[in-house]
Amino acid sequence: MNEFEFIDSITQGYYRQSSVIKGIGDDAAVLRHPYHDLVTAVDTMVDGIHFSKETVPAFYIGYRTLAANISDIAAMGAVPTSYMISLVVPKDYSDNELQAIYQGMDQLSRKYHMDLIGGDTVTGDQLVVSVTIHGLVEKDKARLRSHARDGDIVFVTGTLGDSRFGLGLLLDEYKDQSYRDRLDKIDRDYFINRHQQPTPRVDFAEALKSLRRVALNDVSDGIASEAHEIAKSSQMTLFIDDDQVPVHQDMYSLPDELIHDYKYSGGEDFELLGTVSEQDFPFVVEAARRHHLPLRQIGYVKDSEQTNGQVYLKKQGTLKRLKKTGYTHKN
Ligand SMILES: Nc1ncnc2c1ncn2[C@@H]1O[C@H](COP(=O)(O)OP(=O)(O)OP(=O)(O)O)[C@@H](O)[C@H]1O
Ligand SMILES: Cc1ncc(C[n+]2csc(CCOP(=O)(O)O)c2C)c(N)n1
Ligand SMILES: [Mg+2]
Ligand SMILES: [Mg+2]
Ligand SMILES: [Mg+2]
Repeated sequence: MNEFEFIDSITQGYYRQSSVIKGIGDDAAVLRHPYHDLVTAVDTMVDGIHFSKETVPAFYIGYRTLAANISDIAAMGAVPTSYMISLVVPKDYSDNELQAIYQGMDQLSRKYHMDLIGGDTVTGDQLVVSVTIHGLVEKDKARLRSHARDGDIVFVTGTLGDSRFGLGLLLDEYKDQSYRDRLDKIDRDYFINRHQQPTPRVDFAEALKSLRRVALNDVSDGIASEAHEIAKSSQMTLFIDDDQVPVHQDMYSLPDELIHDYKYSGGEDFELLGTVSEQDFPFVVEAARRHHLPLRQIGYVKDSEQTNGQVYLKKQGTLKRLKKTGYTHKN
């Protein structure tokens, strides 16, 4: 069983508590409160899987773990309010490094006026940082993956594959002579920053709050995966036009196959993939412009019974099924 099959296997058929508006199956759970909906999620980072000594200094282990969690809150259209941290600390890990992890989280939590309200500390073989996050959204305004409708526009913020390219630079994956000249003039720091300190798109998602309906999903595994999650939850078919999928200009220094791989399955960009009615799309474009955030239409949604749950990619004149590639834990 892979990660997604496992999650399906343990999902309850129904919820016993009427306050559960959304349980398993989105970026975060939604619980009804008297005045708001409370949104909560947990995301974990593990040494050797999500970061390593070569790729992320302690400060940014904290920063990007919290950023990944805030990103799930953004993908619900909510604002983050508080968080809890569960730590597994190896015996030889220094106090200074541990403090640095918290400083990284603190930098981001100040920006969003969030509070650290608890956690748990245990020893173990490898460093694990797990964050449980809470946020608030107006009643019935959580932006679910199941909200895509026939005729919607599919859009994405920012550029894709940046974090994966940054990871490759940090791991020195481009040692081969064939890369040397090509990668001479690229903005290495830009890509490394995108990997080490991603920006969750909270303000942009919140700026959409007056819209009645938007589907949102944040990019953690790669849009090939996230587009399928929207298609499956909404029981719709997504069509994506490869020419429209945004990548940073320096990405063109890489071979075509790597560009394709990075933009669809690179992951960890923490951009937002969404769908919205054609009528509301100009409002979304304007919200992104106000937040100085690039945003592009990359496709559209269709309700066609035989293919619902699937994603199609138009590339070089041909239409093919996009495979659900992307980062998958377990196997
Ligand atoms: N071990 C688990 N037990 C119960 N629910 C889980 C478990 N793992 C994931 N889930 C739930 O499954 C759904 C999808 O989780 P997933 O982690 O794929 O989403 P995500 O956090 O948005 O993505 P990513 O972890 O790649 O950033 C969420 O509702 C999540 O709470
Ligand atoms: C050292 C190192 N090697 C590989 C990667 C790439 N990576 C790890 S987990 C993941 C998907 C998101 O995780 P999750 O689904 O748990 O949110 C990706 C793209 C990395 N960040 N660091
Ligand atoms: Mg998510
Ligand atoms: Mg998760
Ligand atoms: Mg994942």
